[in-house]
Amino acid sequence: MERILQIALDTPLDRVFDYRWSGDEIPRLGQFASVEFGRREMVGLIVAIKQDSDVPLDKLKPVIAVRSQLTEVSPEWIALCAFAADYYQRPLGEVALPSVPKNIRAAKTTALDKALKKLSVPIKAGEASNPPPLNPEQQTAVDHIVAAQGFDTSLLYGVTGSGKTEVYLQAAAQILARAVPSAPAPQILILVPEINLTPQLQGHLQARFPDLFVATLHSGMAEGERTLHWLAAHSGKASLILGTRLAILASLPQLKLIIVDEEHDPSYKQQEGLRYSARDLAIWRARQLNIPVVLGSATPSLESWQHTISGRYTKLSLPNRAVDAAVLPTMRLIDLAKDKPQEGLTFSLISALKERLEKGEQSLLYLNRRGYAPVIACDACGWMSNCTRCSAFLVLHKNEHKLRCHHCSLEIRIPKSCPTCGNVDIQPLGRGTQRIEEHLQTIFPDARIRRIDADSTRLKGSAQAAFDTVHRGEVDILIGTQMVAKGHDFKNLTLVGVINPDTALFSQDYRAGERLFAQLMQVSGRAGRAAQKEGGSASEVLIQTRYPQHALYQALKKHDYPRFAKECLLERQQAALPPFIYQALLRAEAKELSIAIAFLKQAAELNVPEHITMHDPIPMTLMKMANSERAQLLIESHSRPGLQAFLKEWLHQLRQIKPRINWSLEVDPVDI
Ligand SMILES: Nc1ncnc2c1ncn2[C@@H]1O[C@H](COP(=O)(O)OP(=O)(O)OP(=O)(O)O)[C@@H](O)[C@H]1O
Ligand SMILES: [Zn+2]
Repeated sequence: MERILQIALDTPLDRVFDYRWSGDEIPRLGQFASVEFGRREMVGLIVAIKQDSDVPLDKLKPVIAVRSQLTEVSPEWIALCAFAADYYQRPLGEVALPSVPKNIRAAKTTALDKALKKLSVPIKAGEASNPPPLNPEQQTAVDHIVAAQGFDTSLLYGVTGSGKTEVYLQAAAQILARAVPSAPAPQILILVPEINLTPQLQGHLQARFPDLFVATLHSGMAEGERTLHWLAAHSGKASLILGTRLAILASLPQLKLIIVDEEHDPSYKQQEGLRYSARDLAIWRARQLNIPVVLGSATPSLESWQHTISGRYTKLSLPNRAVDAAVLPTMRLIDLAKDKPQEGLTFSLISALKERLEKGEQSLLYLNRRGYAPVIACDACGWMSNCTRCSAFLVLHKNEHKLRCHHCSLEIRIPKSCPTCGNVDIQPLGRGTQRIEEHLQTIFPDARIRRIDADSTRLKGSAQAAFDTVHRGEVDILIGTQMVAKGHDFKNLTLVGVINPDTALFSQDYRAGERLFAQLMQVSGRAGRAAQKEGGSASEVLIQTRYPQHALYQALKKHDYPRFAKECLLERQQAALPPFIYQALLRAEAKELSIAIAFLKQAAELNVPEHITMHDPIPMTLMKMANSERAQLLIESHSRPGLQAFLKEWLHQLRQIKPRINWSLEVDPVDI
């Protein structure tokens, strides 16, 4: 008998498509099938099986083939994709299909069949490493997590180096131990904010659970590998799944626990296409499956912190460092007005570096700006190296002899003289990591200095290799951007210097302060993770600032996240900002700003109910990018369901206008 298969396809059209099926065996919901769409063959996901269709049967095309070698995805997984599609206002097909590896969606199945064959290779077991005994706070945290009956969200608020990882490992071990021979083994998903944090944790997991398949999922993997690991998760063969934000959309039929490490990290929010928050989806997924979810951080997001105050999340605190006798570093604010920097480095910082070098200890200099200098300028006429395509400067990359735009990747050679007045004396202004590196090498010619940033780690595997040299003690001074700030457990590091954090204090984005505080706490936390050696120096963090009295630095100095959070939340409440209200952002880009603004105005004048606040359209902070001019419209509501209902209706109207302009909507935006 003929059936109608309803199939979700990766297209911008907000609907699913009917196809005919007349084979003997009826396909199952959640299987993948190839069909003809327009003139090409596409692979889609079967989301419903029906007897009839609204479209006349003779107009329907037949399904080409069903991927029967692959078990179907679960109805829960489809429901997760459907929720994400609905919440972030995208078509289901644009959520579900891109979240499975290309090889599964490819017209040819050779790569898929090869990966399936590889999957059946048995795992070689080894000797498991012994877990350390937990301290009482860690024990309480583990006990709480494993005692959860069903859905439970806990916030593991642990200072840097407090041993959050050990809590994850031991909670995981207890949940994995619930496996019974007759049933499929439990699965645990662990999310980390950055690709370069996966190898360290992967190592810990594999050492602790040598006979289990640890799957990793992140965007830096080759297609074949990604297919294999996705299939390991999907088939239940992998018990532990470690990944970056995209892993939240993996098919995990036996999921029993979700862990989101560094839950406050902005990189959990996808910034293009489906603009989802992996942390928020993790909580939704845990509720759907009725399982516990753990959010870990030393500087939780204000959203999560507020939920511990309101009682929705349980706060589990680790107030001390885990290693005996390791203490949080002393924070020193170096007043740039008193200690005038030479080439960006104050006397205090140079002396502290010198002391570490003499004692054979490691130091870390943090500067969240790569390149040699953020701009070059002409003294005579005031010319500056603007990008011709963006409202941004071209950054000087001296080693590569290039000026480069960090937004559109435009590259030009460094001009020999000023392009406007011909003056040969053009100078770099400000400094990036390369310039600090160059200067440091002149001060400490014998020191082993290593820079780790996006430029120095372009080649696959090079970031890992660089971190390994630090762990092996082959580096005296490490210089880096936020890449080096998070999560790494450097054992011999006793000094962190923060070069130029002030700019973020005056950003237009109300989240800038929260982000800066988190970054500085994170990077400071790299110091003093082991006990002070005899004759060794006490661990310190030196922050070079023009505003040592600023409340943010004062709270930082005392490692006082709760105080900082309290003040921020009070401000947010008074100013009616998240987490006390809900936001969405409509963005538009066009050849000219006025066109983008006109479109947003038109959108703002559509039927808007009273409970929705529409702000005026404004140019984006980075107004021009890659020759497009961009504007944004902020939408607010006191009710999340109210905002959701409005957006649905509003987008429907907006699509009817058929705007000839690129636009996108972001729900719960993090960058404003
Ligand atoms: N119970 C314990 N006994 C002894 N050492 C421990 C214990 N728990 C953790 N450690 C050690 O403490 C160090 C810090 O732990 P870990 O890296 O998990 O901290 P963290 O809380 O994740 O820190 P961060 O937020 O800075 O990444 C590690 O070297 C770890 O091996
Ligand atoms: Zn540019």
